[in-house]
Amino acid sequence: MSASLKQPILKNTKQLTLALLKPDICANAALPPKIFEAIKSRNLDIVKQRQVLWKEEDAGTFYAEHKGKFFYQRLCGYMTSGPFQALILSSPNAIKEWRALIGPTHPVRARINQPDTLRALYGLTDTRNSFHGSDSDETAKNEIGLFFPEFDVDAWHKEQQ
Ligand SMILES: Nc1ncnc2c1ncn2[C@@H]1O[C@H](COP(=O)(O)OP(=O)(O)OP(=O)(O)O)[C@@H](O)[C@H]1O
Repeated sequence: MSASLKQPILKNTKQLTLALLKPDICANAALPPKIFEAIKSRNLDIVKQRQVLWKEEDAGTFYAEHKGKFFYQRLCGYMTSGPFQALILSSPNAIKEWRALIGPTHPVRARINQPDTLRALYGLTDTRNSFHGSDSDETAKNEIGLFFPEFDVDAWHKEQQ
């Protein structure tokens, strides 16, 4: 048998990302089903899903890099204003796919430049922009660990092979 035939056959490699449907989306019962439909249509699989209610210190941990910025208090107030949904999404290019689906950080810019994105459709203000998505594999792993401490990212990847 040639060396190449001895290689294990790997299934399509999948990527994980952490997605948040922020409190404004979850406060309106009509909206989450529309978001789940959009997720499905983009061929993103929901691996895990959890409702979260943050205290001030949880928001402070997640958004530590923004401490001191003019919108920091507003951001923490928003993210502690009610329950929201955390999702682990997977697809071959999940990070890029989900960020493309939600669109630019600022909803007004999204409405002008990318009107079909979720932030263009549902985002309220620069702060109340309705969604979050990890921006790299390393960030995704850290963020998944924050919301789903029982979920082993490395073991999940091994299972996919
Ligand atoms: N200029 C701003 N004015 C008001 N709020 C802001 C501003 N920039 C960012 N935010 C808020 O802080 C969050 C985190 O900012 P960040 O720069 O990490 O944006 P992002 O990566 O597009 O958003 P997220 O991390 O939520 O996906 C934004 O999602 C938004 O809620």
